[in-house]
Amino acid sequence: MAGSTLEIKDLHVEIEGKQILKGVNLTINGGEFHAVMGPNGTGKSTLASAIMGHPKYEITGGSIHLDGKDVLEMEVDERAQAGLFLAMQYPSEISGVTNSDFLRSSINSRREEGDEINLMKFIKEMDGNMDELEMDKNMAQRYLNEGFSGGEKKRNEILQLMMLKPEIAILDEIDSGLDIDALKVVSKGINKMRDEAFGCLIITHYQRLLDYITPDKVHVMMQGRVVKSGGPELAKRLEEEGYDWIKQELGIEDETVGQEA
Ligand SMILES: Nc1ncnc2c1ncn2[C@@H]1O[C@H](COP(=O)(O)OP(=O)(O)OP(=O)(O)O)[C@@H](O)[C@H]1O
Repeated sequence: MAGSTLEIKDLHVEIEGKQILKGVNLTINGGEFHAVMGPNGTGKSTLASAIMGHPKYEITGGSIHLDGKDVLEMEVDERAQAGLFLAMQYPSEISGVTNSDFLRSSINSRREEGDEINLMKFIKEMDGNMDELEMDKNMAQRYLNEGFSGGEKKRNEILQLMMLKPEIAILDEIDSGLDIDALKVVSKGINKMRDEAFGCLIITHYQRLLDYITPDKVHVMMQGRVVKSGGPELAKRLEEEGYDWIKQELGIEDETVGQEA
């Protein structure tokens, strides 16, 4: 099955009157893994939140299309139903809703009435994925992320990814707070998703993650724009040399979004 295409064109985003994204261009096709790197505060998480429709982020220009459909016209839940998924940098806790119920209702929200996932099939699939992610089965019955450690929350985000099978996923610093073994387990889960029908945008600060998940393309964000794109070798160079060479190459003095280019 051919995958979906997420097309971001000249995206401008403001938060509380401050211009954060200043013209982001990025296209992710099904089957492709893209990594976005960049110094702190350059707008990477803002890009993720804007794609998913966080109300705080005001789109002041540009467009986002999923298979030609205008994502900016969709409500947040419609974006998820259309096949977009965000693993948040800081996953939220929801008291009173078990992990298992949350997953099942999320899956069913993408299905037609009468075509809900069979309970036994759901449990079997969840158990299998939890085994894969080396998660304690008790976590299925705990309230969503409540009291989960940082690493457990990240595994749980990947459990959601594996269960929901979105068309396009954005993983925001999925590697932060993971110990070395957990990093391998989480990467294995993400790699298992590799398929022509699945596209992925991985926001990360570290080449380390990209040793396990080889990206097709690597992009650097500075000052609210994608300023450089390349292959996996770009991430390796950033790890070795930092960002100064890009700033010099492009004549950028301050990489954050607070300064004009
Ligand atoms: N909800 C918000 N309210 C006010 N300012 C915000 C908000 N969200 C983001 N910003 C500001 O927007 C800028 C970009 O933040 P963003 O989190 O997108 O950067 P980032 O590249 O993901 O950084 P990091 O690598 O540190 O996670 C920062 O200056 C940040 O303070």
